[in-house]
Amino acid sequence: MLEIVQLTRRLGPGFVLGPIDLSIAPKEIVCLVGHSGCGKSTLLRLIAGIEQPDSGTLQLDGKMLAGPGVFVEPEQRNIGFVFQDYALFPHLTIEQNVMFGLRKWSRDEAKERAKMLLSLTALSAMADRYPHMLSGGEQQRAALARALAPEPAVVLMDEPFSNLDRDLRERVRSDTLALLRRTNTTAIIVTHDPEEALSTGDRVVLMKGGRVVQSGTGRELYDHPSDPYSAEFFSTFTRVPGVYRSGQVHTVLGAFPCWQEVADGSAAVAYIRPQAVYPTVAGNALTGIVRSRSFRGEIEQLELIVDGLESPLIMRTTQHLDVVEGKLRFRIDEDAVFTFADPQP
Ligand SMILES: Nc1ncnc2c1ncn2[C@@H]1O[C@H](COP(=O)(O)OP(=O)(O)OP(=O)(O)O)[C@@H](O)[C@H]1O
Repeated sequence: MLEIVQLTRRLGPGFVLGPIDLSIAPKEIVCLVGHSGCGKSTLLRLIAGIEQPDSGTLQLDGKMLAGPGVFVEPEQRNIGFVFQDYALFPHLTIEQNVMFGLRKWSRDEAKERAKMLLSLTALSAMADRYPHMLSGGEQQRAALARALAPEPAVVLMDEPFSNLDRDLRERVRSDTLALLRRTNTTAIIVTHDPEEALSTGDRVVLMKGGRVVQSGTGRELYDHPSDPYSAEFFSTFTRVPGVYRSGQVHTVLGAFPCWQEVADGSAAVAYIRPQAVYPTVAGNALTGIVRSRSFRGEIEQLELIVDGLESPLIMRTTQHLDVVEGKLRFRIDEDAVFTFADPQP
């Protein structure tokens, strides 16, 4: 168990990380996500011991790694690190790279362990090659094999897939997750990609401005965002202003269930997901003028001009639509609409 309590770190005059409270269970794979500059790498460096916290504590399996008067050096922490650029040693072969963290092991045991990891990462045939002779995906696997070799309690991975092109990325990501699961490894994976965060690991921790905004499964964050920031991080929305009245938010597109206890008459915003808007032939439907259509393969995105709405309503559908005279009748699935108090009433 990795236990982070009230951890803080000031960087320069403008940025403070924390206080961060976070517990990570054994074998859990956590995805740390947030926009550039929110402090993901700083948190990872604090856990690895590359940075020292200003206050708070960090414990691993009950052992204090950082806290008042305590600082365990990175190489003593039993924590592995996979860097964004993989940081393989260029003058060592792949096998020697994997054996690098095993200098305290007997040579035979280290060889055996490296052989096993090279086999697990499908790199056995490349054991004697140097890093520059490997593709990006292979280098990533070699970096992971090197990090896993000393049987770390936790592996930290900083944007491990961002240097790979899209097709390769999906495959390397699913191979990596399978390997982490097979080796029962606890891992923290940093990404700035919302989709990657939702699809990777057991839990997503969303950060903003050095703090944790929300933590939960991908499904929880997507379906139950705690605030507008969390909602908009993972999805596109049309924001529609409204007013709270009798437990509902009333807008020009209708009334939607209220997510928060708010006084009647206060300003609110309904966040409408493009998928919540669907075409219909029903008589009592809303009507929009189609401003644009963009076909994207599996889905089509439309922008609808609706009376009383300042910005166009975005709609996504998998249906083939016959739009007659530029008009479209639509409905909104109210269960897919989030409502929050207006941040700037
Ligand atoms: N050594 C430093 N001195 C001063 N400020 C720093 C230092 N290192 C990082 N920062 C600032 O701290 C903030 C957090 O940086 P950090 O690298 O942790 O963010 P990040 O979320 O990992 O971003 P990215 O996704 O771009 O890597 C940024 O605003 C950055 O400019």
